[in-house]
Amino acid sequence: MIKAGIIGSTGYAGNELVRLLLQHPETEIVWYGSRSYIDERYASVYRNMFRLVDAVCLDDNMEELAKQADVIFTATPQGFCASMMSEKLLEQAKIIDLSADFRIKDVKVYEEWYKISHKSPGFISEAVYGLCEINREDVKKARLVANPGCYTTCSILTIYPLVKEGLIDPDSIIIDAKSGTSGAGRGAKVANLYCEVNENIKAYGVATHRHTPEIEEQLGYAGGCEVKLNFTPHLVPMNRGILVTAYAALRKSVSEQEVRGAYEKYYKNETFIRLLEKDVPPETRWVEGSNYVDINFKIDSRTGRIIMMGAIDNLVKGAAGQAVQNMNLMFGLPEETGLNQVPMFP
Ligand SMILES: NC(=O)C1=CN([C@@H]2O[C@H](COP(=O)(O)OP(=O)(O)OC[C@H]3O[C@@H](n4cnc5c(N)ncnc54)[C@H](OP(=O)(O)O)[C@@H]3O)[C@@H](O)[C@H]2O)C=CC1
Ligand SMILES: CC(=O)N[C@@H](CCC(=O)OP(=O)(O)O)C(=O)O
Repeated sequence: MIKAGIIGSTGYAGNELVRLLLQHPETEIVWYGSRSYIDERYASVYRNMFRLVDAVCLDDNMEELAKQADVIFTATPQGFCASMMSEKLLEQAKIIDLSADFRIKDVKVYEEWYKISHKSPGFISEAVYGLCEINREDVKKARLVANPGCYTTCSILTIYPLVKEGLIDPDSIIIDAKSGTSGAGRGAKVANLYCEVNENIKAYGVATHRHTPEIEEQLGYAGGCEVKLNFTPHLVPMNRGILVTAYAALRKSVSEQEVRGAYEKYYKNETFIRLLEKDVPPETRWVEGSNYVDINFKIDSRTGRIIMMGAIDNLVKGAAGQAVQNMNLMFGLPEETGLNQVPMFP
């Protein structure tokens, strides 16, 4: 059995990790890390875990945890994992960080967008960007995985094949993304109160959202060029889900079959990517609770643009599910192990 510890297990992403790891046949959770609930029963923080988890919450002592665990998930705020990172930790346990600390290769870009100084820049080059469908072989060899962000996972996977195949002009990409409020975490913030979110949709982080450079960097690798794009996230009144609608100028006139062929080239053997049938737009409800990414596209020959659409569950493929997928790869397990949750509805 793989011994897993979760720092930040009392957050939304951490709780989703608990839910998935409890259903994983090869994993045992040995550490429920917390900052505010130390010594309290985990099941009293999350009552869905009543009778399923007997453990009490422990602190965020990663050094102690590394002696007991084979893998540590850090589902903690930006800056925490970087502030703890050391060679000794990585010699003792593999680390999968759900924050952005090791996602962006240029530390100056990280510091500029996140407004914090990076506490262990020396480990950035070693970290593998854990978008499994694209970086699978590198993830298998990694000690430190930077689990991608929720908007970024959905945006990159939706757009990647068309950039890779040179079908669209990368500098013309506009991403309109929408997220449920669990994407903002469990911490109390006025912007996330019921009256602020209910019966409302709003854009935020316009032209400044920190997922912009992460998407640009990864699509830049795909296209072999520097990419500058517009990314606008919106908060919508639902618990889970991310919907991406992305627009780009086509480099030439293309047929439905050519575009479908580009997606199939990269995704036809991917368990978790479902390219939908023609004219069926992705919906967050059909992926909820699962690790699936639903994708489709529409060519607009009138404007010479293509509209690419993707949907994920932010807490599963956008966070905990992808983290478990990365763990499976790092430990040589079949990638789908413990991730066969069927989407729930209604
Ligand atoms: N929510 C989402 O959809 C996604 C989140 N992520 C990333 O995952 C990480 C966690 O996000 P999320 O679960 O939403 O956040 P939450 O605010 O819900 O949870 C944060 C967790 O971190 C713990 N924590 C807070 N501050 C500290 C600290 N200074 N030191 C140690 N532990 C601390 C909290 O402990 P306690 O509650 O006990 O105080 C809690 O367990 C973030 O980096 C986020 O960006 C990535 C993709 C999607
Ligand atoms: C709705 C909402 O607030 N979402 C979060 C994204 C959370 C996430 O996945 O991003 P990181 O892991 O990169 O922090 C936000 O916009 O900041």
